[in-house]
Amino acid sequence: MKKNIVVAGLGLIGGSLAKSMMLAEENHVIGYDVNQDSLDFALFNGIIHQAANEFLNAIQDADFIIFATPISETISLINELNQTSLKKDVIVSDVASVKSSVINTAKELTNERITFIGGHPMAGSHKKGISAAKAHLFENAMYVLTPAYRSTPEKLSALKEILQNTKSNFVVLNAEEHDEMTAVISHFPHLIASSLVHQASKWQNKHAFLPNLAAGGFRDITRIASSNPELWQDIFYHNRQKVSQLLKDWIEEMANIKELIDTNEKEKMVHFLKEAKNYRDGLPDKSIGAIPSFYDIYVDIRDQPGALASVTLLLANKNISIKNIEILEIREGITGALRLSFYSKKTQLKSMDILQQHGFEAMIQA
Ligand SMILES: NC(=O)c1ccc[n+]([C@@H]2O[C@H](COP(=O)([O-])OP(=O)(O)OC[C@H]3O[C@@H](n4cnc5c(N)ncnc54)[C@H](O)[C@@H]3O)[C@@H](O)[C@H]2O)c1
Ligand SMILES: O=C(O)C(=O)C[C@]1(C(=O)O)C=C[C@@H](O)C=C1
Repeated sequence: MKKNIVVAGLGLIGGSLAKSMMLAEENHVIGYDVNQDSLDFALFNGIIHQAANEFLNAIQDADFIIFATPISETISLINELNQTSLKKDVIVSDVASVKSSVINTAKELTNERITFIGGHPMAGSHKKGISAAKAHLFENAMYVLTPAYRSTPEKLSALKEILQNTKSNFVVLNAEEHDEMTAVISHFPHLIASSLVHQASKWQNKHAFLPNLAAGGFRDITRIASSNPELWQDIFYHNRQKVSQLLKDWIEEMANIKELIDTNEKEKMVHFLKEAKNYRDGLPDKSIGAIPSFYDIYVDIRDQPGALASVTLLLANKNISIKNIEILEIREGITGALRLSFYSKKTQLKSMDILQQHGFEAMIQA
């Protein structure tokens, strides 16, 4: 039997989910968005089966509804669910980056046809909109689920089943613990990234040449400052208590670091940096590190046509799958480095060997 799935909000996240759900034949994916261009794009590119302009009509026959709209819009749409007489029992979920405000709204639902299980795929991008959507965006990412209203183990399994082609790892958390952890690991870092960019921009008044010195470090740490400002304003608003507390702790921590700098306490500074490095690098067994890391190699490449293709072709010829490729712009226009991630130590070492044999400078970072 076909499953009718309505995705409300066909942007980066909704479009990516729709694409992954289109991979299963039993799914019939209906897209709803206030932006007609996004609906047209999705329909034209086969990201959905059907487009809808009117929310309450779209959900009449739904088995599943997934809200992939900005958080405040998701809350308004959940409230609308009480104003319709649905034909079927329906499992409703969302993807909002903050869970408490969404879950508290869902707990107020009175429509007995609805089961609400919150969701948050922990992957994304600084890009927005349907054109940036990718079916594999959530592959290997954590996907948090927060049961809230009339949930049962069977309903939870049914939701996981329609999301299975995301190839993500599901974890059930309550909204409070989710919001505290994402404040630390996602929301607050975003604030710092934007703040670093502001600092650089102010200093540019004194040193017009400054942006030309922005090399790998500044670019790495500030990439997320290029994200969608409206989306992030909404995230900070809905998680304001947790983010504000972290900001308070951070200011205190910065005062301590200032003292370390001012007093030149060498040992304490090395200790501070070492502890951060150890945490970042993860535990000795990388698979259970604090921040999961994979089996990476770094390859120097000339910035010239075909450089990337020749690396991937060499590995493809030996049947080696690359988990991820990232181009690190170390020296723009001259040389760059590729970070290739593999699934195992064995393929990591084999790939390094193959590339070195073909004259590439390839290395594993200690
Ligand atoms: N961007 C990320 O990295 C990321 C990651 C995980 C979760 N999220 C969450 O995903 C949600 C969407 O974020 P995104 O990055 O896909 O944003 P996006 O801007 O790419 O997409 C949002 C879409 O929602 C549509 N929309 C807005 N209001 C609507 C309404 N009332 N009804 C129907 N459609 C409406 C917009 O037209 C747009 O197509 C947010 O709740 C965000 O917290 C984002
Ligand atoms: O990769 C990025 O650009 C992201 O910011 C994605 C990211 C994050 O990792 O913090 C941001 C917000 C989401 O709710 C989930 C993931």
